Amino acid sequence: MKTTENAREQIGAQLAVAAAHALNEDLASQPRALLVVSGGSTPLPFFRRLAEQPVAWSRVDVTLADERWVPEEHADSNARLVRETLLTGPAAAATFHSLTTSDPTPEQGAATVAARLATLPWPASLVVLGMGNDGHTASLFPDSGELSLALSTDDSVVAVRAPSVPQPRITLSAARLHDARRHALHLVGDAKKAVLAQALSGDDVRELPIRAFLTCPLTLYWAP
Ligand SMILES: O=C(O)[C@H](O)[C@@H](O)[C@H](O)[C@H](O)COP(=O)(O)O
Repeated sequence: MKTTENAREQIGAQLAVAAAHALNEDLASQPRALLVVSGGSTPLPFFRRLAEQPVAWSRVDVTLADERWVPEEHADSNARLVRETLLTGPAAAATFHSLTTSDPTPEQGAATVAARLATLPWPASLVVLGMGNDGHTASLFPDSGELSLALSTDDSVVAVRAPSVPQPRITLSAARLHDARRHALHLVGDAKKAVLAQALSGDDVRELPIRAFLTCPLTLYWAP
């Protein structure tokens, strides 16, 4: 296995240990704990290693930071990714809460999803964020007409459309994504490192929405 792949496996494993520790720490003082994860390709090593961690998974709720508005069997579904890679082995005992409904659009399903999320044990033990090369996180896209709403609303979820992505999305709002005891940012590669450096050197959240999460404690998990 190439060095880069090794490094990405290692950082995923380190994040998995940290996530398990966060869940176990909170489960020591509360009946259930919530984990919020992002989709995409970066989390695969993290998900596979977390699935094997010693956690009281039957007391854990898992949901997503955002989702593509596609059926769960769709190749682009984050729920499918989570069910196939994270909710396996011991972690199969966790309870997953999807961000989609049978409604044809996220605008029509958002209220149902918000009611579903309201039942979860907020604040989350951990929110794991990814980042795109355009500085988006979750589905807070710089080119989305709903970005300002998603950054300012007290609602839990926002339906999002953006020219940069092929499908309508639903995303947890910035406010909901901030409702956590711990935040981690998981990204790999030099291109994203450069975008993060640019994000850290400015404050325009609309330009690089990841900036909405760089003013609170955040642990960075990065590999080349
Ligand atoms: O639904 C999604 O795609 C994610 O939630 C998204 O916010 C992701 O974290 C970034 O797009 C990075 O994706 P990669 O890990 O694939 O680069």
